[in-house]
Amino acid sequence: MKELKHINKYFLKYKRKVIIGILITIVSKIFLLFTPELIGSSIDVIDSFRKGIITDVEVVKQELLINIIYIIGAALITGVLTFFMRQTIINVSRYIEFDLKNEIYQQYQRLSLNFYKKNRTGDLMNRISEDVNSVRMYAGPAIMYSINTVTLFIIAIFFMYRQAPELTLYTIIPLPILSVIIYKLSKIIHKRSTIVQQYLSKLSSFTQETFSGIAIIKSYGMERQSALSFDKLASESREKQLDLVRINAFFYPMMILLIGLSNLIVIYVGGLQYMAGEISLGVITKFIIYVNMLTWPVATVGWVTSIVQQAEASQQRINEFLKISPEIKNNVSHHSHIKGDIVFKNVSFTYDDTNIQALKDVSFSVKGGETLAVIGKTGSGKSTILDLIGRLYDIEAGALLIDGIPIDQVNLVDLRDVIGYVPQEAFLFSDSINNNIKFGKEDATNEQVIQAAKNAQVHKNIMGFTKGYETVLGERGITLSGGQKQRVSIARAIIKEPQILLFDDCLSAVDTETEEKILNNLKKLTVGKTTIIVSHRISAAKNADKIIILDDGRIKQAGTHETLLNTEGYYKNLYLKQLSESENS
Ligand SMILES: Nc1ncnc2c1ncn2[C@@H]1O[C@H](COP(=O)(O)OP(=O)(O)OP(=O)(O)O)[C@@H](O)[C@H]1O
Repeated sequence: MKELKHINKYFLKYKRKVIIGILITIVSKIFLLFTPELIGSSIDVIDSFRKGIITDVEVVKQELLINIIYIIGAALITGVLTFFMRQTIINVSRYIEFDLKNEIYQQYQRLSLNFYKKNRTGDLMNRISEDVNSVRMYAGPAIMYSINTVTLFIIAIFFMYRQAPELTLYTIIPLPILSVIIYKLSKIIHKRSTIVQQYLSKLSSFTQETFSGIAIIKSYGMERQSALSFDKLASESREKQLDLVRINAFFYPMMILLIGLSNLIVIYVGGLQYMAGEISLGVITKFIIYVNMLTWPVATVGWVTSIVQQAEASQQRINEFLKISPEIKNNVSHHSHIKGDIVFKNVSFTYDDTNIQALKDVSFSVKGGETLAVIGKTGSGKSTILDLIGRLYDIEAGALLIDGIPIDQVNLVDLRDVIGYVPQEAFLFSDSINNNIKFGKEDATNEQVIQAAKNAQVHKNIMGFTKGYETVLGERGITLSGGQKQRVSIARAIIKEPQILLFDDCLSAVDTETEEKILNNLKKLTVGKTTIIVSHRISAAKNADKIIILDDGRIKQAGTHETLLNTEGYYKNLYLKQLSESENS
């Protein structure tokens, strides 16, 4: 129960509903227990008539009629109260589920990129769905049934003991045995349910990856292998589930057996006491009804125990994530008004998961409003520079200054707010094109969306779709071509009119003619804004105020288009190569 303490704050938040729920449960159980009392007294009336103690049949009829009315009344009240019991306690569990999901989701948003590299998506999804669901089962049904059982037990034993103390003691003899068995079994259940949860996580991770990579799987004809791997994992998961089911299956007959034993004791001991004239026939009847009424609550003890165990395991997995403190934190509370001067001073950076040193002693500076182009072979560290400016990672050595202030002393929210980033692989949400463009500026007008799309040279393409800007993309809609995706992604960045624009090789899938048009538009739009363009093409770099050439994480050359063309090296060679390619095409 240590881990589940985490959700006590939510019980406190909804304490009014919880208390009302508990009170309603108690009252409903009192009404429920009227029934055996009334049946017992009805039997006693009939028995008295049979024995000649009551001679008037009308008295018997009247007594029975009153009892029947009372039984119906008690049943109706119990029914209504049970409805409200569920409405309070189960509702609270739904609120807690909602709060917990939000808490996890917000934590997911806070955590840095490194966290996402270390944890698989399926696992992240599982914690927010499966695990939260098992915690909900604890917060709602488990608590409700526990209150139910405890109340029913206390009241029933009280009623029973008042009428036949000795018989009550005999009846409850099997209970301690039951508790020991429950304890032993629940330990095994806990172990097995943890394993089951782990397998569920593995299964969803696997399926999620398969769906994401479905195009690759199909084009390589790997469906059979993929199905076989799934089958293997699913079979293992099934075995673990069956292990759990087996132990649960053993549990229920055990309950029935012990309750049956209590019934036999009531009949045997009660029969002897009746014959000795110590108790009435009505008391035996009541006891049999009581014992059977207790069957379900006793059976739920086992069920509740396993729910609590599962919830504990799930909450433990959730807490693991909630405890992680984000690597990248906002260290300042005051606002930073960013102009856009960027200085790298002997910056080095190593990705800690791969241990690859992506940047080595890199120094350059870009003044606010200037354009810098970063050219270099694949894997030379170009994207890493952009990631560091967006503070997706913190630098390892050297200094990265924004407007002369170390980047970790700049307000993170303000920094990200002034950045418009176009990644190498455009990511669009399963939403309309309009909303995808408006992503960085929710209050943008339709005119602004259209203007951004025009500047990104994608407006005509969008108008070619039947639903225009309302065309839905992704899983529920159409798939854009690589170049169209890149251009929508550019529109998304420029509509924000950010002070710093980062373009990561985002024109690679666009033909040179369109690229030229976009670059011309960008030239006008980025006046006064710091712009960094990462590219493999000279065409994207030639107009920049500064150009740096990266090679294996180090700056090999730096200058302007003109100065670099006058220097032997990578840039000049690339220029000549690309010139001859365009002449030949
Ligand atoms: N998220 C990451 N985790 C671990 N290593 C990474 C990560 N991103 C990049 N690297 C490694 O860092 C090095 C530099 O990568 P980077 O993406 O910055 O190069 P790039 O010049 O942008 O390459 P490309 O032109 O192919 O996009 C590469 O060796 C790469 O394998």
